[in-house]
Amino acid sequence: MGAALHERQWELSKPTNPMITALFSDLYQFTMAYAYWKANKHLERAVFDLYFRKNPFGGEYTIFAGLEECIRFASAFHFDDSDVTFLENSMPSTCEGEFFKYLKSVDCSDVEIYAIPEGSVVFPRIPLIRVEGPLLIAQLLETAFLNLVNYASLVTTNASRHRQVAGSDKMLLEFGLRRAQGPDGGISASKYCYMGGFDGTSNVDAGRRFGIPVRGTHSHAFVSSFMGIEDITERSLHHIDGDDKCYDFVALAQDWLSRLQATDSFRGRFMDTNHSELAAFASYALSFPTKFQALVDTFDVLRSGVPNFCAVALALHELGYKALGIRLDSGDLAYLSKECRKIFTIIEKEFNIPGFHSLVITVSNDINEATLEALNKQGHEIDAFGIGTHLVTCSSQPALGCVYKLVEIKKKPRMKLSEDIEKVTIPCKKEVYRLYGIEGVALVDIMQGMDEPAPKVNERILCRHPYIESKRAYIVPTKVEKLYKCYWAGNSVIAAEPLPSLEDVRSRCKSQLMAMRPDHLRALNPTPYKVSVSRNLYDFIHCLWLDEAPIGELH
Ligand SMILES: Nc1ncnc2c1ncn2[C@@H]1O[C@H](COP(=O)(O)OP(=O)(O)OP(=O)(O)O)[C@@H](O)[C@H]1O
Ligand SMILES: O=P(O)(O)OC[C@H]1O[C@H](OP(=O)(O)OP(=O)(O)O)[C@H](O)[C@@H]1O
Ligand SMILES: O=C(O)c1cccnc1
Ligand SMILES: [Mg+2]
Repeated sequence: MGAALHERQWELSKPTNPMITALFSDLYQFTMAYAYWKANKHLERAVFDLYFRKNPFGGEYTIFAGLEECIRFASAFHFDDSDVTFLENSMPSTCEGEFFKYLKSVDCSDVEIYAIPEGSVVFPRIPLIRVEGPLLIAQLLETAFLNLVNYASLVTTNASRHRQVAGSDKMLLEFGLRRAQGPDGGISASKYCYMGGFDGTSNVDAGRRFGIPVRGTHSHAFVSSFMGIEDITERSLHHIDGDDKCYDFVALAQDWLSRLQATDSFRGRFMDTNHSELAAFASYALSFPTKFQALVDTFDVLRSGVPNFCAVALALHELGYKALGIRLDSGDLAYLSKECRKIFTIIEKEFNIPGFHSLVITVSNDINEATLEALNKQGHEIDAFGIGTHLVTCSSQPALGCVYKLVEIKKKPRMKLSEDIEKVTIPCKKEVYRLYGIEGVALVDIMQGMDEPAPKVNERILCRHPYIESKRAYIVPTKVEKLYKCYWAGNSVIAAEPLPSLEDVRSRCKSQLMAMRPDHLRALNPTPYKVSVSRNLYDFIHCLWLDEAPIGELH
């Protein structure tokens, strides 16, 4: 097999994380590989399905992510000398040397990978990826594929759920790098939260790697590092129009603070502001006069942070600049955001500064889906949310549980039985169609054997629950969408789909969610989407089931 294949694609498309090599796997994949080889089964054509059994977060939908990394992994898949030496030393000494020589020739040139496009809304039991290839190789892809899809799909779904609750007009920023589960957790979270609908990340490396907009404010340390106004050594700032005159910016800010303190509307509320905080804000504004955004909760949001911020923002305004806004990182975020907005609005009127009322209010502090929901109920004036811990660690459900199951070998369907009906696999190499109803909304995903004709528009078709006999429905689809595309064709003549850009996948995710019926997406008691099999596949599954399951004997 293909040395040429490596040369062609090796440099082009390695996985993002260099740790993802052919050894990124469980030992049992290699022991099985050896046993397949010993039994001379290693080249038998096999089909594996990758799917999950239950939607995460108590929801009724999932966003499929991680496909691009799987394809990169497949394209780079090979064992170098040191990989093989390590395996040889890790496996029983009875293993024949010929096997390890053989491993050096193994790659994905005889593999084909079909998948639902990344960023699609997907449902339980529907295979997201179908891998076809020599048994030994298709088996060896399992662990890495599951690793690459599980967290990616989980966190993309989590991000999309946060987006659904926050609403499309809010800015969502991912702040999770410091709390993420290790370096890969951090980088992956940034990529997939963007895919799932976040607008930006604080993670600079993710910005460089993936072109995600990087955003941020400053921390409490910056405020605490100032002891007083005397800490500012360079106090001058030019007008934005660049006239020659230099202004004492700190004096301007102090002057504005006095004016705010004397304003009737604030009735002496701003008399006890913290001077070191004013120094920190003035200093930050001197560094970033066009991007001034201040964290206002180091001492007291309403008595110190906000008046100090407003004084600095007004001083900037006097010199022709426009401040961006504030960040709140503690307290009652709904209440504080409303109070801050009131203050901005009063200042706009009092000092005739158009636009001051709409300064951006960003909040952070342990936010999760439930907090967003609660804030919505209470009413708030928040424009942007910075979300870290709960978003990236997926604290409400830490794993998706995708599995990778053999469904066909040498063209013979295979099935894994289980006491638990949900764990019975759906045999056969399958095609999957999404059927749409009269309002153009997706109604059902249907799996069927490859030899069955595709469902047709305006033709009635029976959709059956894969296991429960009584659950079935006729559908006359207004649109039939074939879900799989070939993303890796190896050396076959099939033309593989090019991998879309992150922006394209993100747009796909957004448009797919917009096209779903809202009751499938809602947070509370969402309606399950129907996942079905064709009449033929249903009959086949149940025949095979009876064939394979031993009949019990009662004594
Ligand atoms: N209006 C609100 N409704 C519901 N939850 C809120 C609201 N405002 C803030 N929260 C959440 O409440 C929690 C408050 O956290 P916590 O009790 O640690 O207080 P804190 O504001 O961080 O105070 P401290 O500065 O003392 O640590 C956070 O998870 C925050 O996201
Ligand atoms: O709360 P999360 O959803 O995880 O969002 C990220 C948190 O990280 C920062 O806090 P940290 O205390 O680390 O630093 P800070 O001084 O900037 O607040 C930030 O202020 C947020 O509170
Ligand atoms: O830029 C911010 O405000 C930020 C970045 C990371 C974590 N918390 C906040
Ligand atoms: Mg914080």
